[in-house]
Amino acid sequence: MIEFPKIQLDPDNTFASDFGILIHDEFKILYMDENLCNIIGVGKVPDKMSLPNLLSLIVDVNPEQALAHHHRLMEGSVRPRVQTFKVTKPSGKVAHVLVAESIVQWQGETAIQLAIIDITEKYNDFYQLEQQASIDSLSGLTNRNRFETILSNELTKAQKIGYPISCLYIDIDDFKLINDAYGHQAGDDVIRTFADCCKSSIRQSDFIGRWGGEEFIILLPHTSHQFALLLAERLRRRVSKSHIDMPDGTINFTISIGVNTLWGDVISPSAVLHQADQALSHAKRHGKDQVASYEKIITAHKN
Ligand SMILES: Nc1nc2c(ncn2[C@@H]2O[C@H](COP(=O)(O)OP(=O)(O)OP(=O)(O)O)[C@@H](O)[C@H]2O)c(=O)[nH]1
Repeated sequence: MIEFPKIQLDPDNTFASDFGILIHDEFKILYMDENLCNIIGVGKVPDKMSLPNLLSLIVDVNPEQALAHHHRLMEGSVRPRVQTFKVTKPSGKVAHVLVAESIVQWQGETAIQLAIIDITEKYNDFYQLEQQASIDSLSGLTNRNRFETILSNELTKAQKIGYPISCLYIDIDDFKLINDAYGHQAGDDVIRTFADCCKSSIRQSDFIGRWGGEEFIILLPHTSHQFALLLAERLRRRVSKSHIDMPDGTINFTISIGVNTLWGDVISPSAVLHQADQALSHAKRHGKDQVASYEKIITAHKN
């Protein structure tokens, strides 16, 4: 026997009475109701004469494509769409809305009706959840899961457009000794202090991720190898000057960094990391607290 679900009205359903209606033909607005005016932050329903063309309000939309869709929808050759939009109200506040198209008869003519639902609260809840799921709770940096996606997307962009992108593979030196000497809590403080040094050393367009225990990756789009080496050296110095005060002394710590740069090369994210990791291992083998360049190691190896 097939079992059917029980369906109840959702007591948390904020959508039921709170949607607005807009009717347009070729994006000429024919009607809008009061609910819609509230959602989009327009005080009262404007009179017909002062209604703008809907297309003039939508940024980032190709008018020809929008009109072509309108015509296909009227002919019945495409299905009505449901889309989300970000609306900046006249007050500057932002709302997120869900817009569902349908074909209606309006005063004897065929037109398109848009049912518009304010989903700002749900959108913000979702965005917050997504943010929380991407952040490493100890360091406040991007976690490995999210960083893998960023790495793959950024490499694809750099390869497609053809600009340099550099990768810093960083490892805190002798971290086990710090844990053993001062305790795990102090080790955690070292990670937080290191994360703060990173955050204050990079540009807004760069990315930092915690890759594993005491391993971190910094991704620098639009950055040549030489500049990446300078940045890595500046970070290394900043970290070596930082310290954590403990009741029984001060913790100083250092980092080693492997640097690798791609410029038009098509290689996988794991190969990029492997190359940066090879440079990092070189830095570790040669005394730690230093920056090593993958390019220099390869060149030296060839000669
Ligand atoms: N406090 C703390 N320790 C961690 C965390 N994650 C990993 N560790 C510890 O980090 C230590 C890493 O030790 P190793 O891999 O031997 O590396 P290392 O001591 O830094 O040695 P080198 O890499 O050769 O400089 C291990 O003892 C892990 O238990 C963390 O979140 N907090």
